Amino acid sequence: MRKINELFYSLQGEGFHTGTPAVFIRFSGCNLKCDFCDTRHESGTLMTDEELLERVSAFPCRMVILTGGEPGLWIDDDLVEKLHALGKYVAIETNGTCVLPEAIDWVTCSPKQGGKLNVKRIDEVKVVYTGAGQDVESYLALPALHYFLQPCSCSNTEEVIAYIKAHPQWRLSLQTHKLIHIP
Ligand SMILES: C[S@@+](CC[C@H](N)C(=O)[O-])C[C@H]1O[C@@H](n2cnc3c(N)ncnc32)[C@H](O)[C@@H]1O
Ligand SMILES: Nc1nc2[nH]cc(C(=O)O)c2c(=O)[nH]1
Ligand code: SF4
Ligand SMILES: [Mg+2]
Repeated sequence: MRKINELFYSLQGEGFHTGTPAVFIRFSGCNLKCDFCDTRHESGTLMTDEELLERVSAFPCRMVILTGGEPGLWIDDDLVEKLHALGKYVAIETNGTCVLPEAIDWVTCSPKQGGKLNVKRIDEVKVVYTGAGQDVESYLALPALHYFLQPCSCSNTEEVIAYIKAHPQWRLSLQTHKLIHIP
């Protein structure tokens, strides 16, 4: 059984795959407590993989996004294999502190201050920019294909744009779902 906070169909709002239709599986609970966290993820229902796959199969898209809370606390090779058997493309939103199943198709790592990284492969780094003084340059040393900075709760977008213009290795990730009021 795995503890699920919510499961919904929407568009990936953030990062490289922005705009792509996806089923979001939000797992309950996290091993970090970021003061800026925008998600109430603690509550949840225990589900069998059978129930989970049935819920996922109800939607026509290929992409499934594992998120939370911290999905790394709940997932394993078996779940990824089962999603692949349904023909799904498996992406994850993770804080990077957990060792992940290697077969995941796309790893979005959003490293957090004080969270020791244990991920072996990263496709995109997506850092929440909380303000001047935050050390984000060190995250450019992580081996990844893309490096995004994301404003905190859409509140400091101008500041992030100015930072990126001065440090053009970064790209802007907006939480577009919040701007267009979809889940
Ligand atoms: C809620 S987290 C769940 C996945 C995982 N725990 C993590 O932090 O990557 C999903 C994404 O939202 C980002 N996020 C959380 N709170 C945010 C906020 N207030 N503004 C912008 N992004 C935020 C996280 O950094 C992460 O990239
Ligand atoms: N539309 C939409 N896109 C997202 N991308 C990552 C999200 C998350 O909470 O992990 C998220 C979310 O909550 N909604
Ligand atoms: S690691 Fe992710 S889910 Fe956990 S508290 Fe931080 S932003 Fe929220
Ligand atoms: Mg979210």
